[in-house]
Amino acid sequence: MTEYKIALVGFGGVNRGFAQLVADRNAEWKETLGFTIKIVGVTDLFLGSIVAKDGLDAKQLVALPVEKGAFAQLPGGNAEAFNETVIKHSGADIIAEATFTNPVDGEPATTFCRWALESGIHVVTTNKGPIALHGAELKALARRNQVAFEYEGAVMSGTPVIRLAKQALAGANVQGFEGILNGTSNYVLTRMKDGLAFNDAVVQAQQLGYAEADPTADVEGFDVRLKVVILANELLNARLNVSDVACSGISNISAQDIAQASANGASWKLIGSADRAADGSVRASVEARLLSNSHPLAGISGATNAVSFKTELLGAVTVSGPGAGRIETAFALLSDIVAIHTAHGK
Ligand SMILES: NC(=O)C1=CN([C@@H]2O[C@H](COP(=O)(O)OP(=O)(O)OC[C@H]3O[C@@H](n4cnc5c(N)ncnc54)[C@H](O)[C@@H]3O)[C@@H](O)[C@H]2O)C=CC1
Ligand SMILES: N[C@@H](CC=O)C(=O)O
Repeated sequence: MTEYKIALVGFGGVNRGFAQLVADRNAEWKETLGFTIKIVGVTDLFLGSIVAKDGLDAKQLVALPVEKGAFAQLPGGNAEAFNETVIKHSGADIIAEATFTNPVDGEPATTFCRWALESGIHVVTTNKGPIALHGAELKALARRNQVAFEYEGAVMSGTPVIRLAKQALAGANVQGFEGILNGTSNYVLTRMKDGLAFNDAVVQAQQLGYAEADPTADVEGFDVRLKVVILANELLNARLNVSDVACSGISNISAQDIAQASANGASWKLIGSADRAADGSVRASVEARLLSNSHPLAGISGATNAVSFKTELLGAVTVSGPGAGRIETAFALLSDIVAIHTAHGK
């Protein structure tokens, strides 16, 4: 029986959700997945850090109060976040990186991924920054060190999109995609349709664990732009940079715009898309679009996301499911570990 030793980097909503899954389901995974998980270290800028090579009690981790330096309350814990020590020296086989997404330079998460990969440690992450901004370098580093770099949760949370399109649609010739790729903005637009004010809807999305540390990234389209870059580079072999993607968000859509759209049988949606042109180049954009209610994406509501792949052999293939959420995104980390177990497991 394989036991993976995992260190959690960042202990906010997603990695706490992952610890919850470990607490509740480790015994079940032994039967259904053929492995168990031992958490050997956790580090978080706000909470501090802890290493225990014999394993930490996942239930105790989940119950830890969200207080500055809280890890110091546990035996062997520290109020300071010793990120490098936890990543390199906790004895982990896998690092679960879920610190905040930095849409400008992907740091410090990219450095955390580098430290792990260079040390021969697999990385699973839900962080969009390192992949959108440094994906090619990190994938090459993983290959050189014969370890995995997996990031299914970076697009559409736990809903399988990246592996589905890369593996199950291989050969179908994906020519482009369009989708609702941000849970927060779709939740906000949906709640505004119900009559809630924009700012109140954003606060709700934060309370539900959907929003970025700075929700400007959600409502101004920056988060979708990272996801569009990730999908276009993965599926269309594009070499897009963030600056190649025209981007606008939903903050200028008023309650009146939404009411008027409803009266006309239409809905506002934040759409990320990319298409391969006849000359092979790839064009991508992020913008709010007014969709007729007969459009397949118009009925996608709340934090649900959907993406429609344009393929040569099958026509449109559409995937829909949770686009955000703590447990939903924690599941993506599990699916990455399953992928590692399949490829590298004993
Ligand atoms: N919440 C969601 O629905 C989804 C989140 N993601 C991504 O997953 C990642 C984690 O998301 P959440 O857990 O919701 O965020 P969060 O804001 O709840 O947690 C992030 C944690 O990282 C810690 N952190 C920040 N900088 C750090 C540093 N330098 N060193 C150590 N710890 C640091 C913070 O103290 C915080 O506890 C983000 O990159 C987010 O974009 C991706 C898909 C969905
Ligand atoms: N803030 C993001 C989280 C997932 O990437 C969203 O709302 O979609």
